[in-house]
Amino acid sequence: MKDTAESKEHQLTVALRIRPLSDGEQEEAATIVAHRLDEQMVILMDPMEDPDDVLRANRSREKTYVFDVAFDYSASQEEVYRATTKGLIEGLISGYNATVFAYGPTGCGKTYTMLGTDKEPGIYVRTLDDLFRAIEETSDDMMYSVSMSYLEIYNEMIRDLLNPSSGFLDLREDAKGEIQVAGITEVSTINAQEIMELLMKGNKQRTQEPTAANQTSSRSHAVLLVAVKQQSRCRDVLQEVRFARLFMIDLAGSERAAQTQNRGQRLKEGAHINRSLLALGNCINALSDKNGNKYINYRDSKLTRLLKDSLGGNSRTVMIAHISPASVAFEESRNTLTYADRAKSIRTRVKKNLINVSYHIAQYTNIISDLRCEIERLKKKIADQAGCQLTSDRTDIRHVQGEAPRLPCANNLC
Ligand SMILES: Nc1ncnc2c1ncn2[C@@H]1O[C@H](COP(=O)(O)OP(=O)(O)OP(=O)(O)O)[C@@H](O)[C@H]1O
Repeated sequence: MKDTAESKEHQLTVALRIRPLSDGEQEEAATIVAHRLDEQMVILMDPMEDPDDVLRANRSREKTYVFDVAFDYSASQEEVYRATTKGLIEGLISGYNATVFAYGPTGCGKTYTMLGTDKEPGIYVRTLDDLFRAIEETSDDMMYSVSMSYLEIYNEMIRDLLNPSSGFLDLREDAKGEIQVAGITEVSTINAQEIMELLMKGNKQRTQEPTAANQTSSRSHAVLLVAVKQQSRCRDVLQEVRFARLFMIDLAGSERAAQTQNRGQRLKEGAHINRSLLALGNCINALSDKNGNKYINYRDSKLTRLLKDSLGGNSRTVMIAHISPASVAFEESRNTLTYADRAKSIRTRVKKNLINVSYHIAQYTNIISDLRCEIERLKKKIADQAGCQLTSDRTDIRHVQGEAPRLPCANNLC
């Protein structure tokens, strides 16, 4: 087996989404201080007006930030998906790893963007729908296997959301240096509806509690991992196999204990969430260091270990930062914008994950038996299609009968 792909540099894509003013913020008579100026620019205005404050007198009250793309309350789920994630799918089925993660303070719309609602589904569903459509479109020439895992990192412990009774899981590095979650459930299906049901079920297992800032606050980082393996249906002496992993991550809120009035268990969770997010922040700082000589400590938290490739390795990565537009959330918004702004300069090195498998004579018996199955599958498909057309349209019958059956390929083995 031989690794054949070359790598190229890819810049982290950073998107910013400003959610609508919430009912709570309206009741507090909050004003809007974060505005989208155009497709890429947002402005944040300091709501504090104190002419006697000499320290503030010379400070500009507003700051603009530029991102790859910016959305406000008017952006639909489809628009956000198209501008951030849709473009990763083609790469994914060609063997490029990808990551999309939602970042921001509690209650600012991360789960809304990633999971969404039944009526307004988010990035998870839209991505899986398009991935399966792309697979369907090329399935005459390519064979795919897709598996999905769903986990949460809660208080620095990893739980399998598809099988929560399996206890806490460990991270291991495989021979290629990729981080794997030992013992995680992998569901193999290319049925989007089935996956959605699993996701919804898994999401009910996610640790959620009301905090003062969000009634259904996610207390954990949730990670949906989709692994795609692809190879040509034409079996040859030299066979190319492509692998790619897509991480879709809904981070827990980057909150301050004082703001969410957390006590006891919630306060402990906050410390763990902040440990992961602090580690993530440190990695982002080190990775975005202009001189590139800062040490990057991925080992500081489970989240950063899992995201090692997504941040500093082989992955096309998109960060979607979320803020509230409200004056009462000014400090949190400013911190998030600074964080996201820094992430813009991160570069990863992406390369196609391919291996060339050379077949030996002994393996030809297997290939021949695979080919026989494939011929049976195609014969059945042709027969099914002919059956359908016979019943649906009599004028088409002659055309279907006269058409030569399409062979899988012109290769000398087929
Ligand atoms: N763009 C949006 N349009 C309409 N409603 C939104 C939008 N973003 C968020 N909301 C609503 O705001 C509330 C909080 O959003 P959400 O639960 O997604 O926040 P979160 O960032 O995931 O919070 P936490 O970190 O606490 O889990 C929800 O009721 C959600 O429906």
